[in-house]
Amino acid sequence: MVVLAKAELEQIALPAAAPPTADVRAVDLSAAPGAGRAAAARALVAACEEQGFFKVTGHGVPQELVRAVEAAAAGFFALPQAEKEGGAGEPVGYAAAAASLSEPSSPLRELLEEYAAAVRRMACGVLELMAEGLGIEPADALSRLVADAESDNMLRVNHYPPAPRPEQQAGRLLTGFGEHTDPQIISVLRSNGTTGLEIAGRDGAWAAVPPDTDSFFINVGDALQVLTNGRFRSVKHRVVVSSERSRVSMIFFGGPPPGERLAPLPQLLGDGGRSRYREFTWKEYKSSSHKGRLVDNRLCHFEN
Ligand SMILES: O=C(O)CCC(=O)C(=O)O
Ligand SMILES: [Fe+2]
Repeated sequence: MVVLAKAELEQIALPAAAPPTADVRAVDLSAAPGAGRAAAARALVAACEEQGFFKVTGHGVPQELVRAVEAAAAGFFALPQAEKEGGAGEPVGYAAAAASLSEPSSPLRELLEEYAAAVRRMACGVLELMAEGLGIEPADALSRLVADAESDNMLRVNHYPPAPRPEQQAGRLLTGFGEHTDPQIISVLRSNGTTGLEIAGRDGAWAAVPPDTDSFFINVGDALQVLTNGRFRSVKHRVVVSSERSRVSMIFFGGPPPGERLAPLPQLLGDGGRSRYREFTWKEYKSSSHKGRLVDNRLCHFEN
């Protein structure tokens, strides 16, 4: 499924000072089988344990496709409001316009479909490398969850208009994306070269992610935290709008089929290891998370 939405609007206070720059690990997905690939798999696992966040290079998604879909999305957001809403005001997102995008003639729709398919393939590659790094079998133990025809995958395109100049901001709150973790298995994020994304470390301190238009950023989601029995952490992140340029980001969320039962993988429990989470279906998790606020820790309801 492909959904086009604008950001979940939330007012957040302007931070007093710019946070330090995040040290984001890069993992080369094209590393050749053998020592190179084993090293990439180890780097990936270390990044998921430490930060729940990394970026991938050698990903195989054509730059022309990325640029074309980004330009088309920017064009969509530049349309008059009434046209974006398709005549039916939606508080968040452009669901009505998304419905009209389902017309086969919509070039944006076609580009989004092509992009989502390419990014899903790449996400499966990331999950295969991850399974290798974790030493779990079969090779598709994780990737099958987002490769299934029933997988709950989604593409979200966010647009953040430019921030007012600092002297015009006094006493006002800026619109961004409030702090949260992504509920799915992994998210694949790509943005134009605009700043704004921040991640929280284990100590809770925020760090700014430097933009990189050649790589894709990967977030560990809540479902992957569960599958790894907490060895990987779902990364808390937010968007602070501070740039004079508008930010357009495209995020592919890889989620399991609704009926999939999620629990720590037995191979990751170790001898006599205790399961930190009880088993639940993805559908159950989604309905419980819709009840809370964006910032809430939703996993605590499923801890043993
Ligand atoms: O727009 C971004 O860069 C991040 C948005 C985000 O975290 C999300 O859509 O879940
Ligand atoms: Fe997110």
